[in-house]
Amino acid sequence: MSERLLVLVRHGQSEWNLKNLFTGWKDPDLTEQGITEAKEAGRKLKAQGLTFDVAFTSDLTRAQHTLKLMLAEIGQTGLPTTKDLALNERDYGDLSGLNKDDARKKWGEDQVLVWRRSYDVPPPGGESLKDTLARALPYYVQEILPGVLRGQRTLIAAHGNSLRALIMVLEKLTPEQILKRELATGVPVIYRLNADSTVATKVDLAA
Ligand SMILES: O=C(O)[C@@H](CO)OP(=O)(O)O
Repeated sequence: MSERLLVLVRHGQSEWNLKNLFTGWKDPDLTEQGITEAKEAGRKLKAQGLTFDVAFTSDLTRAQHTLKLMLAEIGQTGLPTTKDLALNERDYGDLSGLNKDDARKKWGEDQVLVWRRSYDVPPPGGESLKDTLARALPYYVQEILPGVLRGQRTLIAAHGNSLRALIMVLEKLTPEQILKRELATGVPVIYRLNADSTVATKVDLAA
């Protein structure tokens, strides 16, 4: 019986994470710290004895760079990898490029939290988590999950909100529960799935 392994990793710290800017579909690269975090994520996966058959990432540099650094640590630089927009970060619309503290001053703490973490309230001109889920979930179901269920050990390097969308489905979280769910940069979350695609076990490699 194959193990139906699925590992999710949010990219390491990006230049815009460091500057505290809404990023979304903008395309900054990793910082030095982000590079370190991505390598550390790879070392953690290696320490767990994990190797992969296939990887998926977004169309954005910070996730692709994170994947590359992790695979180098694991010794799997040639791993078949698929890049797709469906795994991109939520589009932050008009907030993209704005400073998050400036936005809190302008619109208030509560409004900014709703834009950042609520399920169905989109930021102006951008995507809500629900919108993000609406394009990430079909991709997961059609392109990723069938392989996992066939026993292809699968690694995904993506983004805080595209992964929160998948986690909402995997862990059956309510809109209230997803509001509080944060994903740290460069921390692998290891799932093993049942044959019916529900989660059998979850291990979070934080700290
Ligand atoms: O700016 C972004 O694109 C995301 C991830 O860094 O930020 P937030 O934490 O607000 O979802």
